[in-house]
Amino acid sequence: METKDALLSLISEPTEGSGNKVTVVGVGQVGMACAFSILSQGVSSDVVLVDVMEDKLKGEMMDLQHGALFLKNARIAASTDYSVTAGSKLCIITAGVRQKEGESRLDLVQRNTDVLKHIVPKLVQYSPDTIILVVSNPVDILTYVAWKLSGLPKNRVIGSGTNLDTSRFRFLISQKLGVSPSSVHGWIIGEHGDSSVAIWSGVNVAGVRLRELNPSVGTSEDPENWTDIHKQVIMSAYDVIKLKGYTSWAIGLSVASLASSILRNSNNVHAVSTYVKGVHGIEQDVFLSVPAVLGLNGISYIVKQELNGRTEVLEHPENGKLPVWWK
Ligand SMILES: NC(=O)C1=CN([C@@H]2O[C@H](COP(=O)(O)OP(=O)(O)OC[C@H]3O[C@@H](n4cnc5c(N)ncnc54)[C@H](O)[C@@H]3O)[C@@H](O)[C@H]2O)C=CC1
Ligand SMILES: CC(=O)C(=O)O
Repeated sequence: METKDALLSLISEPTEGSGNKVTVVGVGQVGMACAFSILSQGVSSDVVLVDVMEDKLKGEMMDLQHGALFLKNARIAASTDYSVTAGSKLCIITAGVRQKEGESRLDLVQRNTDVLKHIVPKLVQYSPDTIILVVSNPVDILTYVAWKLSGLPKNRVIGSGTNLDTSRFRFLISQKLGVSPSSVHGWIIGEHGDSSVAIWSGVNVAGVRLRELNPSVGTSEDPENWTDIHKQVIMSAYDVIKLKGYTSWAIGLSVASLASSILRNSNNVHAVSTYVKGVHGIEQDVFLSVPAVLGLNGISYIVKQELNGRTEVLEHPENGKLPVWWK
């Protein structure tokens, strides 16, 4: 008799699966920061990793598994074969190339579109009911690409979008005011990164809007130059990439917050990239970030924000002038 049979007497066959399986495709800096944040926060106890680099993939899986004792009943698997992803509730795509110093996100579009063509059909084949969360850049365009490749309804293909930009915005304002980021409310919408849109009129602490105290907040007439904070948000990725070569922790935490809202069906509102034809007068088939309600069905509602369309041009230190809307 084998030791296992001597130890355990079978009452019923154990069920496979946890009901909250998450696949992360791409085990680079971003994929691993996402997987680690999701596991360490207990957002999912069932994480599968996929990549094309077999050794790196196995190494990352083993390294995480060796910490399983300190996680919450975590099951961590990995394979280059997509059958391992079967039955995922959420598939997070972080695979592809990242910007080198001096490159913009848009410079990656062709290479990462080709990468998605390999990934998306296989994810949908094994998890036809999944929600796809795209993180690879340029995230808004690639979310559109993933939507087209997947054939899934628009509520189930989401881009991480300006959830990260919003987090950077709230952090930087919190530093200026000396209150915590969670007590500073404000939104960045539109395209992730260079041409994001800061909604200055809504920035508030405890419901007190900064615009009521300083009507020029977020404009070039503002003697306190609050708009510099939005410039810092836009420059954040370039600054971090110059210093450490890539960004990882903030996007990992930001993705974990999205995964948590989806898997816990919490109906939290996040700025995520979604199909916005018909929103704010947009007539094209595009994905951009707007505040959206997230749960087990993906996006259930988008919040109707009032924008008055006034625009102001921000100087981008690396990419020249960019039109940036403000309200
Ligand atoms: N949306 C956002 O806010 C952010 C997006 N990013 C983007 O995330 C992406 C990943 O960045 P990093 O992790 O730093 O890059 P990385 O180079 O560290 O990792 C990329 C991984 O993708 C894998 N990969 C490439 N082709 C693949 C394929 N066909 N199937 C499976 N895996 C494949 C590579 O083997 C590698 O392990 C980049 O496009 C980057 O720009 C990064 C930070 C924030
Ligand atoms: C790289 C990137 O998109 C970011 O950190 O914002």
